[in-house]
Amino acid sequence: MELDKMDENDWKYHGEGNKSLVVSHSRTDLVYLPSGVTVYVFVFQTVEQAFRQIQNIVDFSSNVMSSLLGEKFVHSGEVVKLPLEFVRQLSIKVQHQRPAWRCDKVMDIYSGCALCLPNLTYPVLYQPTHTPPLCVEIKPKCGFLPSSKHVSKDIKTKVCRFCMHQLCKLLLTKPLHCSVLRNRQRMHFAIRQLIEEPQNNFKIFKGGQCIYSSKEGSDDSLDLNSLLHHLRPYFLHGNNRINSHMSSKAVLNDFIQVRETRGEGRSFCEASLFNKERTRHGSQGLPSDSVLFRILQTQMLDTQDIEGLYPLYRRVGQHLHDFPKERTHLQIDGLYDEAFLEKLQKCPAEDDGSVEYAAAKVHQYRIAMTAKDCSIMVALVPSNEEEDDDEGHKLSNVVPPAFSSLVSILDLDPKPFDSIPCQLRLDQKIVSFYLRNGSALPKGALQPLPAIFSAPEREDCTLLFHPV
Ligand SMILES: O=P(O)(O)O[C@@H]1[C@@H](OP(=O)(O)O)[C@H](OP(=O)(O)O)[C@H](O)[C@H](OP(=O)(O)O)[C@H]1OP(=O)(O)O
Ligand SMILES: Nc1ncnc2c1ncn2[C@@H]1O[C@H](COP(=O)(O)OP(=O)(O)OP(=O)(O)O)[C@@H](O)[C@H]1O
Repeated sequence: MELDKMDENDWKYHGEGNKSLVVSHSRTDLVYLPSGVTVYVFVFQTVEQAFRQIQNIVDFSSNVMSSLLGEKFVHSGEVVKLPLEFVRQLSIKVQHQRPAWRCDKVMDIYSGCALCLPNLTYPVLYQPTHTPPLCVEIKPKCGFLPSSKHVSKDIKTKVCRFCMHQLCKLLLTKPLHCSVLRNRQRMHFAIRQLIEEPQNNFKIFKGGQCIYSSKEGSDDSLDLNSLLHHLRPYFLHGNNRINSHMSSKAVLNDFIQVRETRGEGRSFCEASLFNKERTRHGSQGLPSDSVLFRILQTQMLDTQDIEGLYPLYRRVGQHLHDFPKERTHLQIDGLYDEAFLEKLQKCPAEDDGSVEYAAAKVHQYRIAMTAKDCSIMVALVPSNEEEDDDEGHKLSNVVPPAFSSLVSILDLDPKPFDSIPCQLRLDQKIVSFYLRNGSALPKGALQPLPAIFSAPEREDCTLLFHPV
């Protein structure tokens, strides 16, 4: 990327999260572009601080998360310093495309520091002459229930945080709030909808463009029919098992097949509508080299639960209060170098009362938090149509794979040390809210899904990707 020749007209709004806004180069067909996406962190600070903060994200991703999740899935990127005029013009250009509910955050137009990443929706193996690649993005969230002895509320060992949090979000923050609460039937319907839609943060891209977003609700997020219109052509050629009369559900089902699996020896969420189905069909272990296995293993570094972790956080906090300079030695805000991970791996299994033990446990928890909040991108590149038509295939009756896939993990930034008290408060709020309002769940929430949602179309919220 030639930084001195950056022109905002070449870049377009791509998406955003809680902390960053992402733009992509408008000519995504230029697969030789060294970078497709730039991320801006929304924090006003000095240039040095901004640079350090983004460098921390790169280091954490490349030295910590990449080792735990697998190098092949992680693209850490690099920090770049952009011309300020380019950033200012860009912020004006993208403002109207941003979802209104994110606009309380403003883009950092003063530091010029940004994270430069490859555009993972548009893999380099794609040949521009072919059908544009599809890409699915999901946020798997936490895949296990806590079994720590520190857990004080039994409900946490039965219902996962995601399901409890969904109820909380629905009843506290959605605009339908009042009427939903007033009308029991409507509330049941809304809650069922939420539970039946486990993939919050679900996006689909075609040729690098977002064509469906379950969350953003912006103009770019087209409705399901429009999505089907985009997807149908991908399943209509070069493959005998699919015909032009496919139902909409079958198109979607063929596009992404979702299966429930459960970690060995771990209990699972009772609020999941899929449990009975899963029990009926038996569970299937995650392959140990799969992206989901790696993510689940990393999430399980949270061995104590926030309730067990908080006293350790307090121990570190007290130590830092007495010896502020120790912050650097304990690597509270980085550096996230290789030694950081080694230290954590050498952490004793039992608490020896030391601040080092407490700090290591806090860091492990922070890593687990990152793994609970990451997203998975699965880019699907249609195979060459000419190869599909090859006479040899016809004779041997072997259908070549319709897509090659590239799986990546994104959003691997470190969660701040100081966010731990907020995590505890949030956990308490979610649990007590669920205990007070969980009875509002429709009885059917714990029952198998109605036929329209039942297996094999929808089996559960833990995922396995199958070659299509
Ligand atoms: O707390 P959660 O589970 O709602 O997760 C938050 C995410 O919400 P969602 O995935 O939509 O439920 C939230 O995502 P959104 O902004 O809702 O898209 C952030 O990822 C947030 O992380 P951070 O505080 O920005 O580092 C996430 O917060 P933490 O991972 O720091 O808890
Ligand atoms: N390298 C990439 N290639 C393609 N799209 C990307 C890339 N990085 C981010 N995106 C898109 O931008 C969105 C926001 O990015 P990201 O999740 O990293 O932001 P965030 O502010 O850290 O999010 P969160 O709210 O989860 O903390 C993603 O959901 C994804 O759709």
